[in-house]
Amino acid sequence: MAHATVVKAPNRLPVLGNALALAKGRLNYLETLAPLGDIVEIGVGGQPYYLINNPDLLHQVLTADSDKFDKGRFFEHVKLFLGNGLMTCAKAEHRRQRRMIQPAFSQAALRQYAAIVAEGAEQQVGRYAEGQVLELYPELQRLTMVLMSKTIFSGDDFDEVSVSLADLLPEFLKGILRQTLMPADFLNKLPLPANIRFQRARTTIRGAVGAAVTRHLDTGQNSTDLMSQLIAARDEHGAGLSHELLVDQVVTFLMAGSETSASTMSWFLYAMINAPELEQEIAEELAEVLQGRPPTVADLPRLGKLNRALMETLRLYCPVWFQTRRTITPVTLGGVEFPVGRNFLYSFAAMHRDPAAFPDPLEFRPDRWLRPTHPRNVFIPFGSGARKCIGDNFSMLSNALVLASFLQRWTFSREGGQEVKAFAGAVLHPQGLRLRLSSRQAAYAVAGQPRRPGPVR
Ligand code: HEM
Repeated sequence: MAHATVVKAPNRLPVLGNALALAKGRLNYLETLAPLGDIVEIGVGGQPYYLINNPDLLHQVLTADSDKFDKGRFFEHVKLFLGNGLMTCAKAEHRRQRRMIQPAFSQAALRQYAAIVAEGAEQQVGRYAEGQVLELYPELQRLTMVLMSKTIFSGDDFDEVSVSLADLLPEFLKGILRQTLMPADFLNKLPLPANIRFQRARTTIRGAVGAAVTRHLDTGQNSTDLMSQLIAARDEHGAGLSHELLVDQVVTFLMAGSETSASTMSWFLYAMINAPELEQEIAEELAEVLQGRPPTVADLPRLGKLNRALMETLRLYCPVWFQTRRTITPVTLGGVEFPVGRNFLYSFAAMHRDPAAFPDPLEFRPDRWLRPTHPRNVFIPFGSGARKCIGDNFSMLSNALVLASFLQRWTFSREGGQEVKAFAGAVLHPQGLRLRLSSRQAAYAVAGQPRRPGPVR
């Protein structure tokens, strides 16, 4: 693009800048800034952050000029938990790790993981009872953590441990956000209750994963699981991943894979409540394709309605609602020069709701994916460039399989009159969404009940 405009966000306060508005409004605040210009300068604690709203400029940051950026301050804090794994390692180390780990996500490997997920999903979803009420997001956090654990350590009893780890994860993610937003780093080291809880969660999670990695190394490998692929990974000199790096990767996959998937599936089911006719159509598609048997990866290409609804969920309720980058060499973006050390912010979620790209952006309309008309670079729920999500295809397969199992067996209604809110924490997820399950057979008999709640922003 030729020339970008840099506009200052309005209502900047002395010292605080726009930090309060950002902390309070989060995604909604970023959405209000999106129409102001290609790049909007936000003041955060005396420092400028540049919000990139133009998809082509963002594409330049993530692909052509990706060598000129690191991931920024937020990821320095994430690193305290994830260590030096694929998501948080420095640029210089990233290429080596990505090359080593990419084969673990080959098509052949994904088919094997999908079989593990499909079986696990059937078990988990089959455990629910008629009339059971689910607090949906925490429930799916546990479920996705168990499935991610089975994919990594099949044959181990780690999935039992993973349920307790799932309960620690929210404390942990809150801790990371809190530590990042602290005005001074020494505050994070004080023996405050919140810091102690955070450290405890960190130690427990890493300890449990470390023990499971050691067991896997000691007892030999099950070649179909992700851990075996990670153990077999070699760089160009024939070196493998150290024990510590194996732990870093596993903790990364557990966190990156479970939170995002729990968010996606919660929103998907929320959207079904909003559109009972659509839920019915997807259930009919499942009945026709599966003929009552459990879903497998081979069925997915024939589940067009389910897949389109999944794409629409990733558009309207994009889990990764913000990301950061920081310049490590001077960069020119749209004719504007930025020196070393400048912080950038961008929101896929805000871009996915741009009315110029997606007409009636707040409407959940899966059929827009029959013939997509949006410009390129606008729909990127998994990011792009060298640091694009390595789990993108796996997550599409596994989420479709879990949702197919869920919808094949259960229909659901809202429980309680609580308002459902979109909470922009580490990922964008629904709060206050409680569902009562009924078996799908029984549901046919009571079809037509009003189940439509108000829209969520
Ligand atoms: C709906 C599900 C998911 C979404 C929306 C999602 C989104 C993303 C995004 C946007 C990034 C890019 C971050 C950046 O540019 O800084 C990313 C990176 C990453 N994701 Fe995912 N993700 C999902 C599922 C998964 C799963 C299931 C796994 C693991 C199996 C995973 C593992 C990773 C890893 C390791 C990275 C870092 C890649 C690198 O830097 O090379 N993600 N993800």
